[in-house]
Amino acid sequence: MQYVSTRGSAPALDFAGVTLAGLASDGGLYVPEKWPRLSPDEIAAMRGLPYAELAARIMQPFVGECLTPERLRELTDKAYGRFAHAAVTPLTQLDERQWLLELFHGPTLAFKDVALQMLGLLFEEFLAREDGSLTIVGATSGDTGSAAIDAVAGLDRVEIFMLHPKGRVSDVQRRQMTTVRAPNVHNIAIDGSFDDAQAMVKRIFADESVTAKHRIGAVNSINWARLMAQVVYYFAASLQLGGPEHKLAFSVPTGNFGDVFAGHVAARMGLPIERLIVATNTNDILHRALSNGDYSTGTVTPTSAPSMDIQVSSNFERLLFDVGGRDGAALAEQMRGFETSKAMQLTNAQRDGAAALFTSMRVDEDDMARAMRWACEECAEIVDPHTAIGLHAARNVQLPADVPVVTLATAHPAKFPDAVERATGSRPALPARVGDLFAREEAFIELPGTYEAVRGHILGHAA
Ligand SMILES: Cc1ncc(COP(=O)(O)O)c(C=O)c1O
Ligand SMILES: N[C@@H](CCOP(=O)(O)O)C(=O)O
Repeated sequence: MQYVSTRGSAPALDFAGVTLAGLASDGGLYVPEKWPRLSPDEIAAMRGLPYAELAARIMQPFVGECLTPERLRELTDKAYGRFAHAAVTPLTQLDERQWLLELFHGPTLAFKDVALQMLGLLFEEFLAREDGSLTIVGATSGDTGSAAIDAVAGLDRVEIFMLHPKGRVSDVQRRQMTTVRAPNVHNIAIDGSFDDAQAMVKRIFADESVTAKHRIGAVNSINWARLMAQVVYYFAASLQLGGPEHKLAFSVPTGNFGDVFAGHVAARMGLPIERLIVATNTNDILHRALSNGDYSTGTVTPTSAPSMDIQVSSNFERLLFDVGGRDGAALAEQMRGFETSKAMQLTNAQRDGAAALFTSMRVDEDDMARAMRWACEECAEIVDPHTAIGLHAARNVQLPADVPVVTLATAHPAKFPDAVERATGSRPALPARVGDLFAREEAFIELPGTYEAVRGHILGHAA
């Protein structure tokens, strides 16, 4: 399997290459040259497999010859062995139509663990082969940071610099990053938003004064391996609810468009999906883009679902490439225009291509709180604010009556106790597996939100 850049001019790479490269050298994102396809019989044959086995089967065509099936299976066993639920991503039924896909049973209580536990192992595997090392620079609105740090803390060949927007992540999220003591972990709080942090990360990849000294890697969903691992749970959910014979819809609380793009990949591979619902908070650039073609940023507004306080949605570029004719040169020009003006209009091909599978909804704070109360009072389920955004959309988007809707429950409610308590009156307790989070000492540095400050810090502290 070879991977090509969405902007057409970076060299094609194999799976190990894209895993270590993160972002393509032309500023684009890597996608498979063509989508592997599974027949309905092949999909049906995976029903009932343990999660780690299913994961290895779904990932194998993307990994190609970079890992033997046996080695891949060892890695998926190890990655998913750390989850607190035997099913890894269990389904919970809310009513006759609505389901939750619980993605928060990993070590840091959010869906990011599903991919990052795997990515940490892949880094180790591929770096050992070439006796290399990697300096990871990542941006987080709260969840990627802790999941990535958990996955790489203590690794000899990897060092991680994680930027989070100061004061804009929950206390639990911040502590899950800043209380990890390992010499290869550096936490940085910057003045600004997640978008500012993400823009700095992308700039580092293109900055020769940094790349001449350090091999920069990515843990954000710009890294293809992240998305590959997330495709698996769409298959897992479908196989439990009558797939591939029956279609499902998925409602996905969305920020950087990674999780829902993994659903698009599952559909491209042959999984029957009725609709992918893109549920945004009031930072609604994706809803505007999908409903009227207007992909233009505004100011990032803090909400009770802070992990989705994002305007520039990295993986949307992958969708525009895939549904818009896979024309890297044209997309490179379109993205250059966006980077300058912070606005672009989708082409008709991009709009029509996206409309075939995606529906979107913007969910405000009141509807989010209402969804939390509904889940609590009618279904005895406490859901986190991000999941509540997905759930509100799941219950309000028009779909054929016989299609079940699965909302991706992307975080454990205890990561956002204040918002949950405000909406429901109940304060969720942290599961025992996160230990004495509030007793541990924090370590992070604060930097102004300028590229120069962050670059200088990385150059001054990278091993
Ligand atoms: C809890 C939670 N839900 C949803 C999202 C949105 O996921 P994505 O960025 O893949 O769209 C994120 C992060 O972005 C998150 O941390
Ligand atoms: N919600 C994310 C934002 C970064 O998204 P990613 O999926 O591209 O890593 C976070 O929690 O950090």
